[in-house]
Amino acid sequence: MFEIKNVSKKYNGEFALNNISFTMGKGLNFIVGASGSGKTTLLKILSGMEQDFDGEAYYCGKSIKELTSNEKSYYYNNMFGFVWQDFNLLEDVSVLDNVLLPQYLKNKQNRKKAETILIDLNIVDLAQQKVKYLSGGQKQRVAIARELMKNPQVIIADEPTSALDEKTSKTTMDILKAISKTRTVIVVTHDTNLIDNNSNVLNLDKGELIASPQEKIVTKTENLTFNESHRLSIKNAFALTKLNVKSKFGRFFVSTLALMVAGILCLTTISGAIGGSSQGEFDKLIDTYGEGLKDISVVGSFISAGGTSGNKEEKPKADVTQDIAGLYDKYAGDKRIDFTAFLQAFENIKVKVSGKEYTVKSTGGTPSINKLVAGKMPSGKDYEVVVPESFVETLGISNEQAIGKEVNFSSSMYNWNTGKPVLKDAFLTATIVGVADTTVYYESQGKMTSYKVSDSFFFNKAALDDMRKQAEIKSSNMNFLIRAKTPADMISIKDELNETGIVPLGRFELVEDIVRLNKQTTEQSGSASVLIGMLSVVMVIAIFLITGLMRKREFAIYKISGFHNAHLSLLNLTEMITGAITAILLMLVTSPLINLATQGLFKASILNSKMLLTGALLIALIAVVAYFTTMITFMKTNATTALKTGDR
Ligand SMILES: Nc1ncnc2c1ncn2[C@@H]1O[C@H](COP(=O)(O)OP(=O)(O)OP(=O)(O)O)[C@@H](O)[C@H]1O
Repeated sequence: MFEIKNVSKKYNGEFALNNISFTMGKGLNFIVGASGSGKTTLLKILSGMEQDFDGEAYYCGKSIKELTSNEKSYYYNNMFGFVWQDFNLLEDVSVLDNVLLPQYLKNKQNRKKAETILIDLNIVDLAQQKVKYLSGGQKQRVAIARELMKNPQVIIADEPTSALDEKTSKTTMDILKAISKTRTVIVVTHDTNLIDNNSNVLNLDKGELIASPQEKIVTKTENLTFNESHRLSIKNAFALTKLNVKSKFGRFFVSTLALMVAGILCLTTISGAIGGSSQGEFDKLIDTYGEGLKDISVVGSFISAGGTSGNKEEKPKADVTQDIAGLYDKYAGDKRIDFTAFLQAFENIKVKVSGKEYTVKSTGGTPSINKLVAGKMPSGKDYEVVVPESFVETLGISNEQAIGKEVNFSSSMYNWNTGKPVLKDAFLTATIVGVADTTVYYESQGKMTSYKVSDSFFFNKAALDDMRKQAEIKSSNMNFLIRAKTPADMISIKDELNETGIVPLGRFELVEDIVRLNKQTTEQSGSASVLIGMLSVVMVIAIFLITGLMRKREFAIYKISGFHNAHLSLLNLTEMITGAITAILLMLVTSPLINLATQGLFKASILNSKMLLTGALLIALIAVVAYFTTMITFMKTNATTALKTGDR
């Protein structure tokens, strides 16, 4: 069956095998020789594990040198059995499952056949035992049983008895002898006591053949089949995954935990949850001061307290006038604002709605708005007004019902044309387009209090122009407020106004501290969180790399059982899918606990569907990284180097 012609192999210029020729057929064949004589090298060449040599080697007429990796894995699964000195079994897996390993590449596992083989080898009682609890002799029988499941034509045994005592050595050899009645069995050994007179013996000395079998065998290509569809089904890949999870639960749990932790750390990184901590502080301020905290008042004139030292003797206050013309239009469409509103004060307000007149208590101050509770802010060319919530209450209707109603609004407005305030009347009809909560929050003697302003009516420019015309107000400078979207927007608009020489009014000091704090924490924790995210992915790579390296021997066992890289890729995929799904479920189950940690550490909640979904996606993404990391380890696994051959 084997035909070796003028085979030589050199390592570092030295002959490991020097021009060897022989033929070898069915029966028990021994390769003997001193240490370093080239026995293992010859074994590797016969099995196709070493294909880089001079000369020719054939198995059943097929050139061993030209076997593709696909063909080799098919032969290792169907024709070539290997028995090793140190057994090469999956130690944490049961005897039966070890024996069934080559059968995962078949459509159906032949359990009956496995049991028959175990009975033949007298180890059926151990079928459910984990291999690690067996004696050396029992392990070697399990290894032979696994190889017999392949129904191999050839069994290559490399020092199969050197780890066994005399008695079990004899039993093992008896088994191999029995097997050799129908197959080719090649045994590499040091122990010449194992050899009987009926066996063929190849004797090597310093790479040269000094004795070889006498018989001449005519080689034929018969019985040499190759099935292209030698593949691992998805079902069997999951079955093998289940076996691996069961046998190495600790390893599976650690890698799953690593996926989950990395997913959560990346989640905090990309969601900016860490940096958002000062948002909470700002929200607290809004609770205290109301939405009006984000207001910037732009006024044509005001009384400044600047330059005072608290000394009453000094002239404490100064009138400030500034030109704000054009600024309203400039900011009305700005992306940083929620809305703008004109700050026109009214006296002697009388409002007629549906034929009934209401007198509104005047405060004489400019209108205030905490927030819009219904409708929209006034705009456009038609006369529109936003009325206070307290006014709608006096109408006895809901805020929504008030929207769209017509009001006849009459009031007096201050005319400063002469430098002194003169009240002038104005009147118009406008449509209610919105209702405002007009609560004003302020601090008094260290305590926060609030009140609702009843005369805060907000008109659009067209309506105000009309009323100001009636009141003969000449100045076109109309005071207005800007409601910024965020604290940062508020400060940026304030700074911008300052740069153009305008002094806006607002609670800037309170907000500025928050903005500064936010910027600082975002910058600091931003880079910290990116680092944490990156480290977590590195941690996953390291864990899967180490796990992969620790599994090299396991991967090599798969390879000599007939699995090639595509099969191992699929197994890796099913293992990763199982790991990722478990990690996601683990995250969902423990999310209330994780949330406590993220809230405590980052003042951020992950308990919402968007965050949890993002977390799940991140775990899946990290699992892809882990998949490729593991892939590197089994691609780089060379069965012969991972599984110690020979007794060196
Ligand atoms: N991968 C290798 N790289 C370099 N030299 C090697 C390699 N494999 C084998 N050799 C050398 O080739 C020679 C034959 O080695 P081989 O392992 O085939 O001998 P052996 O008869 O199996 O020895 P042992 O009984 O000790 O296992 C030795 O000198 C060995 O050092």
